[in-house]
Amino acid sequence: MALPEFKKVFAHEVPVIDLSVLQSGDPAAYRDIAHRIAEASHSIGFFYVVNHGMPASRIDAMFDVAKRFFALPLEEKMAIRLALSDKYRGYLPFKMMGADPSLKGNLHEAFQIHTELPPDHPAVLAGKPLHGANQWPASLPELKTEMLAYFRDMSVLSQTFLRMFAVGLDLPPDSFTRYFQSPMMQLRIMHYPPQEPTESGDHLGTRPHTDSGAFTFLAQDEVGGLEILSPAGDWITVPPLRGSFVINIGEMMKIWTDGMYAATPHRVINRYGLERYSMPFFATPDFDAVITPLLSNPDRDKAAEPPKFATSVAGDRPITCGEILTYLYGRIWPSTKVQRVDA
Ligand SMILES: O=C(O)CCC(=O)C(=O)O
Ligand SMILES: [Fe+2]
Repeated sequence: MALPEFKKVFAHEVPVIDLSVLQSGDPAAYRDIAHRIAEASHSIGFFYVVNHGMPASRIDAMFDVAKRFFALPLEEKMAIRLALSDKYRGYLPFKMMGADPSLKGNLHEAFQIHTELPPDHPAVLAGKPLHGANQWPASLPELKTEMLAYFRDMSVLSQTFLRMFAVGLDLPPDSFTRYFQSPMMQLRIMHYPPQEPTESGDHLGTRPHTDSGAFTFLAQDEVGGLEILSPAGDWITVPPLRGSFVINIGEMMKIWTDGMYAATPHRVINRYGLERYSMPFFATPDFDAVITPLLSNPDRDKAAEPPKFATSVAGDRPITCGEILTYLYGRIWPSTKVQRVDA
């Protein structure tokens, strides 16, 4: 057996949206960008943004510290592994297995954080699931400094996009931001070794999935490996574009928009012979945000039923962000001690 098939495409199949026109402050330019974002979110669920305000040098600095983290001895990384946290934070080693034995482990290692909360924060004192402190490597203090600064800036940038996602559908600008008062944002750094074409394909860099939050900003290095399931049913590549973010819609935004925005399945296969690094930032709403359609999709019945993955969420009843997260985390990473809120 060999690695799964894919189709090579040029970047133009995934729209590139240049935000530099927003600097003019012209309301018409703003609405035009918001509508282009909405169109891309509707048709393919993925787009690139350039000139988004986060300098390429900042992203490069994050990649640099991420590489230094993954180069640490395994014992140091394992000392802060995710399985030691009941808050879904820390290091994920290669080929970590989930609850479903048909889901083979991923060929990546990762490290992830959520909002850093002190022990005397009311939500932590109240024992709210997933709220608390991150685990950090003792020997690389720069990781904490860089990641928390990037996390803060990405949280601010998320608000800009949430308003555009709303305006693009002619909804009031605060339709989504009001669910982001103390949001469950998550930042992950990832490392993928190259996969030989002759490998069985049992283990993929990241197995096919949809993202669970509202939307994701992905920074990827120059190697490539991200593939998305196109509306025509082909796996197509989303090649690196320096300084860009790849933005994609997650399950919660799909539900809010009654499927007007598509939570497109994607995977990673590092076919390119080089070590690959990536950094997704998952813009995820408040734990108690109710996820239920805010509008009615006129084409709902015409739309083809999207393929189902372990990460799919039906959205057939009002559900909170916290319920979705604890359900999915428990399903994907059962070895963690995360408590399901509806259990
Ligand atoms: O590494 C990538 O390019 C994508 C990772 C991803 O899709 C995820 O972590 O949800
Ligand atoms: Fe993803």
